[in-house]
Amino acid sequence: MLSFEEAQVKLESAGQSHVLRFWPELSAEEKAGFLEELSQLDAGELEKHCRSAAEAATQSSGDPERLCGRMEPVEPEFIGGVRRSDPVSLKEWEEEGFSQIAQNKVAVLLLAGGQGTRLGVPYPKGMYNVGLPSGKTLYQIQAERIRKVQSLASEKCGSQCTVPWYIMTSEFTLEPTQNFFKDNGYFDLDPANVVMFEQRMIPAVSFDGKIILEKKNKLAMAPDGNGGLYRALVDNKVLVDMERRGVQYLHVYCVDNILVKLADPLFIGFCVKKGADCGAKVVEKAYPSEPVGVVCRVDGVYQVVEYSELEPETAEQRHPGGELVYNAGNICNHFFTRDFLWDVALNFQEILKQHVAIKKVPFVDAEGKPVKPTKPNGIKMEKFVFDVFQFSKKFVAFEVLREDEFSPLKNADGAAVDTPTTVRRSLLAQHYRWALRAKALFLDEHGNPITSEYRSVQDSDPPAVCEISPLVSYFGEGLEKLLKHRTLKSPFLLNDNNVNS
Ligand SMILES: CC(=O)N[C@H]1[C@@H](OP(=O)(O)OP(=O)(O)OC[C@H]2O[C@@H](n3ccc(=O)[nH]c3=O)[C@H](O)[C@@H]2O)O[C@H](CO)[C@@H](O)[C@@H]1O
Repeated sequence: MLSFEEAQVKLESAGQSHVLRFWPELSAEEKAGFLEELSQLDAGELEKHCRSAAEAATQSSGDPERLCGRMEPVEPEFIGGVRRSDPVSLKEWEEEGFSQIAQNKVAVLLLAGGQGTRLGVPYPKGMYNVGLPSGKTLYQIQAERIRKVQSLASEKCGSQCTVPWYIMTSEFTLEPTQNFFKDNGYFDLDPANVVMFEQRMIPAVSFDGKIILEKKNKLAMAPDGNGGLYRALVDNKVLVDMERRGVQYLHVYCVDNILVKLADPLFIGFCVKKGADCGAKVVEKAYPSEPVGVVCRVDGVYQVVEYSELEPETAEQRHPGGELVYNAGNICNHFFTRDFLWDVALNFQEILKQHVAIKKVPFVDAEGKPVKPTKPNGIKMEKFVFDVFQFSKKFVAFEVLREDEFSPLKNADGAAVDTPTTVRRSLLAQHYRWALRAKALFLDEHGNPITSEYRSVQDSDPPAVCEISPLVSYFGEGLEKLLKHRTLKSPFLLNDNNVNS
């Protein structure tokens, strides 16, 4: 740990000596904690970070105009997908995916370092209970899908297999996530196959390039964005761990999509068969201002342009037939080969673009009193996980159906979209459709058969409540033998322990 004098020199060389202005007022314990925090900062990096944050903030407003002239949509024939591809290919890709999983070559990696500010809960989003009949949290649903895909691959290919679960957390989410997993017995996964690691934190900076003090003895720190993944993979020797386990392919996904298909055999198989080193799942965008990035080309190179950086005029462009020109919505489900990740980690992660977010950052005023700003006062710099696509030698995109694979939890109830209510509805609607497809019959609350046609929409509940455990069915498979011609009374919960009842 640094001494006070060393910290002074370090901060001075980075032009940041103001952060020690309350030093004489701190207790011995506070001083020690603060020095510990300051010890982790590199003077050279700090100086560069603060300078480039201030510079980027002044330039950011001009950026989108320049970007839109360089953007082109992805050609439809470039995208594979569940609607676009023929059934024989789909089957072949799925089998390939299962075979890779059965050979222990596939792992999943959860991006869970975000603060979930929009949802507004004081704990990691994965711990959120969206109000399903089972009371399952997002983490539990994901864990059970991993268990199920492992058992499906094992059954199909006749060998026991493991899909390791890497979880990237941050200072905000590591401890509560660890405790939650321990308290829940790792949801019956082997703890040796659940690997949590932490991404870096970087300071928020004022418009004149000065680190913001959140408390007298604490810098305002934030995670370095989900693109901090590539540095964290090296810092925490995750790629070495993948190598040790023989994992060659990684499915990276974000925490909040209740419909996420972990280690999706179809997507994995598609990417492997196409010889891709990098891939992204997309859905058709729902409306121009939907907060999803778009997969497109910029200067001829495949990339994602994030919703926050896309000009409204560009987002609203339509083809003569009415469909959006930039229609390939990024659902934050990515495929990478381990070799590609090594390449990025060793050669490109330091040059990944820094995206600027202008935010309200709580700070202490000249007297040391905490202030919650009412207007933006600070700059947070973030790297984005998809910014590595440009380094890919073979990038592919795969389109999936929104109603089957994308329903994210972003906002608290009361907002129009992406709330606990909408995600719960998406999951229950999917399970209801699966049960109907398996030829189950439902009774309404008065005991009358439900006969009306059902079209799932996010703004109404399905006619009956039906929840199917991921341990019973991963993607609607295997239900006919359990549900055909059975009469089910709402609410109906199909668990792994009541399948025969
Ligand atoms: C940069 C990025 O990927 N943006 C995508 C993200 O947007 P969106 O803005 O919704 O991204 P979030 O802030 O929810 O972050 C996505 C994921 O990254 C994690 N996270 C975030 C910040 C961080 O420092 N560390 C970290 O691990 C979050 O915990 C979350 O699991 O999801 C949308 C789909 O829902 C996509 O259309 C966006 O293109």
